[in-house]
Formats: sequence, structure tokens, C-alpha cells
Amino acid sequence: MKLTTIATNEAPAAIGPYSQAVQFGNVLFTSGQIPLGLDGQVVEGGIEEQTHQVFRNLEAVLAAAGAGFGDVIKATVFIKDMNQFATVNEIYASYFGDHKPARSTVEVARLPKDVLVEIELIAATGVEKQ
Ligand SMILES: C=C(N)C(=O)O
Repeated sequence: MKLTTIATNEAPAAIGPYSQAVQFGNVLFTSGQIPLGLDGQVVEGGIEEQTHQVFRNLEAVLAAAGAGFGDVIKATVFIKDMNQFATVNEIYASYFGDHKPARSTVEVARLPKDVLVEIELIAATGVEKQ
């Protein structure tokens, strides 16, 4: 099976030695997206703005691999403050709609660039959903 590195200018560049995503066969693993704009700067605002930016970035990375949120099978959400869980959930649901991938959410001590949220996804394309 082929391993492909996904790279797009529609999402912020990696800030370390990793790829925006890698695809193995029909399975796509995104790196964790943090709320960076295309200029590489953390977006202004609080958890709402940061979570939306993370989803914009994830959408761009998925699209670069021909995938979308409907193809996601697993999400991992890292948040700085579990008190913001409800807010993140609401925004998260607005991107996934009725599609509910498996998910884990954890509160962490710190995230890169001291952001409030990071999300990584696993997606599988061309899979029949039941
Ligand atoms: C932002 C990241 N995904 C990282 O530093 O690993």
C-alpha cells in the first residue's frame, strides 16, 4: 500500500518536523491542527475563534486528500481547560452535523504556542457507511 504525504497551502505549514497529514491507502491521518492562520500566527480571540480556526485548517487538510468531515472515523481533541468542553462540543458538532466519529477528548497542561485547543483526525475515504 502507498504512503503519501499531504501538503497544502490552504492550511498553515507545520511548525515542526511533521507533515500536515499522511495517507496510507485510503486512510488519512492528520497531524494535530492548532489555531494558526495561513500566516502562521495564532488567531486572535478565545476558545470559539480558536476552535473554528482549527476546523478551517482541518477542512483544508482533509480536502487536500480528497476527504471531508463525513469521512472522519476518529477524532482526538486536546483542550487546555475542560471548562471549555461544552463550547468546543457545540462548535465541533456544527462541523460534523449528524456524523459522529469515535472521539477522545483530554485536557492537557500545555499545547504548542500556548493555544487553547488542538484536534487531530483519522479519516477513511471510499468506505461505505451503514
Ligand atoms: C502542532 C502540532 N501538531 C505539533 O507540534 O505536533
